[in-house]
Amino acid sequence: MSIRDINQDWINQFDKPLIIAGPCSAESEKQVMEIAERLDKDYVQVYRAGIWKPRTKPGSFEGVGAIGLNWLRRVKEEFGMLTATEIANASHAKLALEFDIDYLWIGARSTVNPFAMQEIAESLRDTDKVVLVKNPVNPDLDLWIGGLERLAAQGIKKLGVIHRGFSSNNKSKYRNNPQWQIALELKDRFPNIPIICDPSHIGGTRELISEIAQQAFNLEYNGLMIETHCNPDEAWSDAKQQITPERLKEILVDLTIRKKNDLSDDFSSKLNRYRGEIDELDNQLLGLLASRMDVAKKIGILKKDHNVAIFQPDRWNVLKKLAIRNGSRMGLSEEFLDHLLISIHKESVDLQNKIMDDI
Ligand SMILES: O=C(O)C(=O)C[C@]1(C(=O)O)C=C[C@@H](O)C=C1
Repeated sequence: MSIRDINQDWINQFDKPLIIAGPCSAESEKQVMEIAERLDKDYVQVYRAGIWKPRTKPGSFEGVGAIGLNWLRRVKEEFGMLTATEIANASHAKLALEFDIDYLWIGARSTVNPFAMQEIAESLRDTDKVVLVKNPVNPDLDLWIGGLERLAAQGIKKLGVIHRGFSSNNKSKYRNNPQWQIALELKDRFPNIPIICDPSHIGGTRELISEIAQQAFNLEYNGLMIETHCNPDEAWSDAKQQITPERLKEILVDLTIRKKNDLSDDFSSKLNRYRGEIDELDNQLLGLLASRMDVAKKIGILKKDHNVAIFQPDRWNVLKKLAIRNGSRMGLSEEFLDHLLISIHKESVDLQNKIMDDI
């Protein structure tokens, strides 16, 4: 079986977005049951709790272990919720299956490791449980897809992904940079794979959860996984990013769920008009870019004739600074301008390189 054969039936059975909520870590039976009781079952279908916790440093709380599986079983029996937990090796997988956990997710630190993924995939062979693969910690789409391929190859059909953001050294307001374009590329290449957003790990702070959740729905994600705790500040792990079950409900009620399309005449006629404008502008842009490259070629010939180096850092820096200043005034973001200019400059340098190579 390949990942193109995965179908969405397991998620389509819900007539609304899938919401997975519960504590980052199961801490005690009482804590697990109290959170389950306080979650509104009209909004939350799946109860999550980490019982094996991969932590950055030794000595941190690493989860209660297998005993927590009994608590999840009680949640299922007493509240009728589906249950979910993270597995990171074959023995976790075996135990989770034994305890009839419905959704198993593979964490970002396991997705990066092909050996771990292979071991987990083999231990879940032919399972009819839902298996969700979190993105790897580093922004590597192929590694993410590779993990899914290993699972699909073992006959696991109910697959999905969780987008939890990517580690980065760059300062940003996020704990893990969302880099939405990576998840969107996955969605584009494999539209059949359900995608769930994890605003708790992307944001790293409870204040960002509603904003990130809304962005995910703006991009037509299939669901959310949000860490929820009765006393978030006292949580044994990820305290800053957890919210109470009541706050979760407020956030969910306020979210706008976007539909795929709108068939009304008003929408489609306006959309067609704007798309026509975009087509026209794109044509002009391409024409301008082609003209710019023609000039770069002329400079290339000139440099070749006079034996001058292609890369001119001073000119490039001035040009970039100027364009970013002018572009920002026109309302374009610095990040976009930066990417655009780097890509234009690269093409220009490549063309000049070809000219230099021509004898
Ligand atoms: O100004 C030049 O020397 C160019 O060749 C043009 C150009 C550009 O595309 O803007 C390309 C390469 C240089 O590094 C600097 C600028």
